[in-house]
Formats: sequence, C-alpha cells, structure tokens
Amino acid sequence: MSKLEIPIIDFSGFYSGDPALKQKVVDQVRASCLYNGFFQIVGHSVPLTQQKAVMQGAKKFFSMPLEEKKKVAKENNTWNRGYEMLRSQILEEGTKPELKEGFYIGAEIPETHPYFINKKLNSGPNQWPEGLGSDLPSFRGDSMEYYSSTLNLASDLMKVLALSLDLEETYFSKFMDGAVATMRLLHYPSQPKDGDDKLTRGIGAHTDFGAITMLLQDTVDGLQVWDKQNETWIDVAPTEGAYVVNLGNLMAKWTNEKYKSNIHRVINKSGKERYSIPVFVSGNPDYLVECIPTCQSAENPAKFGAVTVEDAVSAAYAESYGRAQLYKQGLEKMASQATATA
Ligand SMILES: O=C(O)CCC(=O)C(=O)O
Ligand SMILES: [Fe+2]
Repeated sequence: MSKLEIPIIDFSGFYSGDPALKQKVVDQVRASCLYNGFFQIVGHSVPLTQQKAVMQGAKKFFSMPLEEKKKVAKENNTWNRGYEMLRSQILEEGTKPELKEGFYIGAEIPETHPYFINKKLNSGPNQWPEGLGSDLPSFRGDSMEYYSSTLNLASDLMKVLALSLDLEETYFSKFMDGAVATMRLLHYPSQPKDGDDKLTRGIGAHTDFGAITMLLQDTVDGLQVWDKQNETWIDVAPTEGAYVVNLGNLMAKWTNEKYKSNIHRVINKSGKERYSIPVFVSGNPDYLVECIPTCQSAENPAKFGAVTVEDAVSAAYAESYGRAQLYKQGLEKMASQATATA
C-alpha cells in the first residue's frame, strides 16, 4: 500500500477562468470530502507574505512572559477572544488537559454592533496584548489583514463545495454573509519523545464544530488525521504556503453525512516548538442549517432537524471546555481530600 496522504489540490484552477481546470478542483474537493473531509490547497488567494507575518506575530506573542499573556485572558470576556493558557481544554475524553496555549482573534465587533448587543456567537471586540510594546501595531494589523484574507478564501471554498454538491455556486452565500469565524494562534510546546505518557495530547482527537477550517502549519509536524478505512493515523507534513482544509460537524450534518467531519489530533513529539493557525468558519449565527436538497432522497431522508448555526456551534464549545473544567475540579477535590486526611 502506498503511503497515505492528505491530497494537495491546486486551487488556482478555480480562479483560472478555464472551465476544465475549475471542474478539476471541484472534482478533487468532492472526492476528498466524500473520503475523509480533509484536503490541502496551494495556489489559493492568501499571499505567503501575509501567512509569514501572522506566524511571526504568533511566535512573538507566545514568547511574552505569562503574566503579560494573562492580561488578555480569554476569561476576561464571554465572546471567545484572547489568551488561553496551557491545559485549558480536553477534546478527547480520557486524556489529560492539552499541551497547547492559544490566542483567539475574530472580526473586530464593537459593543454597538447588533451581534454584540444580541450576544451572538463569539461576537465582540478583540483583546490586544499591550505587552508587545512597539510590535503591537504590526501584530494587530497583520492579524486582521490575514483574518480577512482567509475569510475571502473561505467564501471561495464554499463556492467550490456548493458546486461539488451539484448546487448553484452561490448556494452558501447567505451563510457566509455576516459569517462568524475565529482564528486561533496556537503554540504546542514539545512533548517528551519517548515519554511513557500515552495520555498527553497537544490537542486530543476531535472533530471541528463549524462548517470549514483552514489551517496554516508552521514547519513542525504533529497533526494527524484518522483514516477510518485503514484504521490508522495519517501524518500531515507541513507544506509551505498550503492550507489544510477540513469540514466540521456543521457541514457533515448539513450534507446528511454525505461529507465527512473527520477526527484529527496533534501530538508534538518533534522535540521542537510547534505553531499553527486554524481559522474556524462557523457562518452567520442566525442562519438555519437544513439538510441540503441534493443530499437527501426518499431512500435517504434527512437525519438531522434544522438548527441555527448559533445553537449548533455553541453547544459543542460548551461541552469541550466543560470537560477540562471537570478534570480540574476532580483534581482539586482529590487534593482537598488528601489535605483533609493528612
Ligand atoms: O494545530 C493543528 O494542527 C490542529 C489544530 C486543530 O485541530 C484545532 O484547533 O481544532
Ligand atoms: Fe481541529
């Protein structure tokens, strides 16, 4: 058997104006979505210079002292912006809190915006780390420029997905209008190479919650994608400039599970620091997701009821953070019992 890989698709065919090249992109994307919901793209619209700038900003951010990072803690707000400490999340049941720290950024939504007033999913102002000093303006500018470039790319990806499902190219446009998305700068310290700790994860095995995720990897590997057919993990070696694109749970339900939202995880045994930047596209929070017409039939009726983006995504968030909280509470309880009996 040849080595299993996540295919690299040349997305430039979509922009080429040549119908045959465009169709080739659509066909390759369809095949990947049917197989395991993961593919990579090169030849897309986001400039390498922007990717490099945002990655450099991420490294600067994480190299700040912990007390500076804590000043912009995610706990300062309820709309998912800011710094998340190591060991805050458990995505895989039965594993330890994850060996990663993150910084969440989204669209700059002022407190006067209807999304903020109506407490819509992950919507509010960003927090910016003053600790970066004179590097702050470029960190902020580069992050926001990159964020909007990736959202433009997301709209193009949704067009390709629509075509791949035999829908009008614009089928997902309303979903993308006013879409909520979150960009997450991630830093994974290196884990001991041959550590006997089988339960430590950079990020535990999980599926993503939203519609699509576009992930930029730095040069260090560690991402693994579950291959159900062969019951093995596929390593996704970083390719300069490429995005790893995957479908989330929302898209799987929307397509009546014709398309896959697949399990993936990160274990950083490289001996090096790993950085990555996923952008999660949830969509317009008020959009009602109902089984796509081309994904259902009399023999294959819709398996899921209609749900708003807001309801679908916020439930999934609450569950994953709740797990880490319970784990920590469990440890605290054990510790207090130990002191009580000492
Ligand atoms: O860092 C990575 O390579 C993957 C991150 C990821 O899967 C996530 O944040 O959901
Ligand atoms: Fe993920």
